[in-house]
Amino acid sequence: MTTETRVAVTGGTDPLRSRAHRLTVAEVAEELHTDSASGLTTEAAGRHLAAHGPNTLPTESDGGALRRLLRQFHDPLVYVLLAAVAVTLALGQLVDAGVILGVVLLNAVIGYVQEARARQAIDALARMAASEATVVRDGATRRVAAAGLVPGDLLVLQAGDKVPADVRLVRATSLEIDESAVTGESVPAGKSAAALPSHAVLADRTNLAHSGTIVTRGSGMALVTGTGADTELGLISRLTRGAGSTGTPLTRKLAGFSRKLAVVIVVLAALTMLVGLLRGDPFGDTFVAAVALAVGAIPEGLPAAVTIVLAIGVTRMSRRHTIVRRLPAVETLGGTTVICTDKTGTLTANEMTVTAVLTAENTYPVTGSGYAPEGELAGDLRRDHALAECLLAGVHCNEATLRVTDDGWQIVGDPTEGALLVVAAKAGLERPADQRVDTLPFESERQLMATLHRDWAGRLTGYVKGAPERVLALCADQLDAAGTRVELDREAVRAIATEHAGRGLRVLAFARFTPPRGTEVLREEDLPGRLTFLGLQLMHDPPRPEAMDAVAACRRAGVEIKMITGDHGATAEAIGHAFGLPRRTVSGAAIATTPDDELADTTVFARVSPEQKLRLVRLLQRRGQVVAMTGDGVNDAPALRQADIGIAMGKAGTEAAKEAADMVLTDDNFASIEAAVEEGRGVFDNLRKFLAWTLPTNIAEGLVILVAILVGATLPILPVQILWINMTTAVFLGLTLAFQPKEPGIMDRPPRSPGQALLTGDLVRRILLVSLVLVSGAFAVFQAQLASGVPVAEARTAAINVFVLVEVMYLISCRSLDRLRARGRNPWLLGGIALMLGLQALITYVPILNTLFHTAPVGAEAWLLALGIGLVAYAVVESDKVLWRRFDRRGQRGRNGQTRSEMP
Ligand SMILES: Nc1ncnc2c1ncn2[C@@H]1O[C@H](COP(=O)(O)OP(=O)(O)OP(=O)(O)O)[C@@H](O)[C@H]1O
Repeated sequence: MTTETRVAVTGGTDPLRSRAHRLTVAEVAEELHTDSASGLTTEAAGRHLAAHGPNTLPTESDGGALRRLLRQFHDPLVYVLLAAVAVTLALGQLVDAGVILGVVLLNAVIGYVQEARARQAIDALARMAASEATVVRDGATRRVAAAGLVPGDLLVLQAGDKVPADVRLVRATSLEIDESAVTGESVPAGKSAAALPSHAVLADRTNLAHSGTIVTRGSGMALVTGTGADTELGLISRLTRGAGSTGTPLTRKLAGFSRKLAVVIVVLAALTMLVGLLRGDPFGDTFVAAVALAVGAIPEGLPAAVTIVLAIGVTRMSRRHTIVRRLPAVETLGGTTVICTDKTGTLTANEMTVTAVLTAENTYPVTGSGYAPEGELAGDLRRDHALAECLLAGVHCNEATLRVTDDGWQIVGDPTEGALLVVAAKAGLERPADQRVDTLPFESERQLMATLHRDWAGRLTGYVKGAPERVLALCADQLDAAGTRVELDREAVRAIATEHAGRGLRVLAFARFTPPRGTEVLREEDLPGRLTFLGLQLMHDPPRPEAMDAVAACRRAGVEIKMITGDHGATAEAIGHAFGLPRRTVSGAAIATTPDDELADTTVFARVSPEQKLRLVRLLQRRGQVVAMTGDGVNDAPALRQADIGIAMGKAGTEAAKEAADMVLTDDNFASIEAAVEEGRGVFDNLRKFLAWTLPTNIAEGLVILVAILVGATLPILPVQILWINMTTAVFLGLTLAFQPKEPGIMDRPPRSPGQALLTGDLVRRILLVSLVLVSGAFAVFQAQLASGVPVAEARTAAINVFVLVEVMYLISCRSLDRLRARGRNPWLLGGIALMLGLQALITYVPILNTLFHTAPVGAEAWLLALGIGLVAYAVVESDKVLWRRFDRRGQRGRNGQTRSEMP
């Protein structure tokens, strides 16, 4: 390897990256040992990769494993526990000190492992969402992972790409780059390949492009000069991707809640201690009681558990073709009230087939479907010049290629253009070997594409294809079957186009023109009035059947669907109708003049520009909607960012759109959005279940201690025992709720209202009820045992068993918060219960554990008592479900049929 290359790129005081602007392309290529036409060889790229490392930014340092482990101790509760260790040590209670310390350590290890697992799940997703780049290697164009780029690579840049490394441009065609990520300049900068004077500052180096910036227009080729940390972006910041962070508004809110609660509880604990001391209780006992109160009542594991539930949800979604880039999206998804979706490729299959060609005088149906050129066009190219020219225009004005592979016929490129190649092949037309002089590429905003060709005799012809309204407006006349230019009845053609669009077909118009001699460059402004109309081609794009089901499911779930498309209003409305969407359509310019109220009720938006998408998102949000919006183009980024859930297309989407999105669909299919909403609802449900299950334990533990001290009774449970309960049950029982399958009617109920808290009034009531059962049950059993003459240790063991068995029974009930019979199997839950009961048997009967936790073997009747109280808790909760439902029904009638939860 090539120490010299390494020195050339990164060595010295002046890295190539910061000199490249004043060198010529040839000089840069020479320094990089590469070729500005054919790129690196695969072999050289491999060597460079070994030398320079992957093209990734160092992730935000989290200090390595030891730091993360130590961080587990940085918690007010742990401080309380450590203080307890010190005091118990000072009092000579070595065993207790050891057990508390052991529990603190164990807690840290569990916290560490849980955090690591959640992080792994999220990192894995970040890797799946990793971007790709197009490079030339060994002289051929190919897609590679952006992380595999090396200095010397020849990069292909196109509108919508994120520039994946620092580069020196080799060629630029109308290239514009949004450099705000690096220079802060919000207006995209024009780029060229020419060398510049050495004093040009970063923002003026128009022949360079920087990692992290976004190509907004045009195209270009460039040589990579710096990768990974050796880029401007690497220098400026140690930015990490949003997906890398595990915090969400919810976890942060819960962490804040836990902290505040901890303060309140510590104060309460200090007060209880004071009461005990004033009463003359020994210091050691009161201190231990105060610690027990603090330890029991603080829901320390809450934020971690919530992160885990979210991470599990995210993993489930990835199995259903959705990559979540930002964790908070999972919380928001379940509350989505409107989905604004693309049409082509998302609702429809984007498998275009031309079904007919229409010329001035004739209509030619085409048979066959798919991309195989098998089928017939019922016409003779020699008899109808307009037909021949119309097909020729479709072949010339085209960037796609048709090829046959082992899997049959396939197109590379835009399916709309692929269909034009297929129909030409069916008619027996071959692509002539004319030279293409210039191209006006297709852009959604422009709605047309034009190409300029020179034939063997040096004659120039231009071809145009695009949306009929756009093309017709530029035409002066039309071609007839004999090849003569005749008068064009624009209105008549427009009416025909609209009629076919109304049947759900995509209609493209074709035209040609003869530019002045010597023309080398195509300009949009030269087209008006110059074109001769050739004909229309009609295309069919079948709706995706699974998307049809998904749209229906969303609408049943009270989620409104709006179709937003660049296509013709009539086509969009017809397809929308096939999906069951009401025929309320606005198109193009009319969107600007339609009042907000009407716009909010519209279901189909046609000929939409990206700015209009942004306006629509804002409008809906102002009306309190939670908006999910799809997008694929570079200009969709603002709307995607503004939406509550921005969804980018993984296949057809640009890097710019993916970068701005919260979620990426790996199959571009609407059905995956519906699946994600469903999963999001499931995650939210499971979070509520977890909270409902976990909080009563904390409340009851706190209350048991508080009451015991205030009335001067013996403590029914000790601090180490509380630690035992909290540690084991949270992991073996509580977390299994994260695996609870979604409830059957999950998509039959309306979305949760955007402002709804996790803890609703109903849930608070349930939590208090269970706490009450726990406190009174534990006290009752403890006192009853004492009264029957057993030693305190045995009575306490019975009280611990009450806690554990109530939690087990309540867990069974929490599989559903409102159904008597939860559906769907959760083997984790059953396994967790079995394990927990096993552990409980160990702590009750194993002598060494008895010594450590101050427990003692209990008889069968103590177990029966505990089980009885567990059953009482179960019965109370199940009755609460029934009552809840009754009230709910009455409430619904009161609210005029606004449905909430549908019951079995
Ligand atoms: N490759 C193309 N060349 C020329 N015109 C095209 C091409 N593709 C589409 N058009 C025209 O431009 C219009 C807008 O296309 P655009 O790609 O923006 O939206 P779309 O694919 O129809 O819909 P969606 O926004 O739902 O994905 C189309 O209705 C068609 O008339």
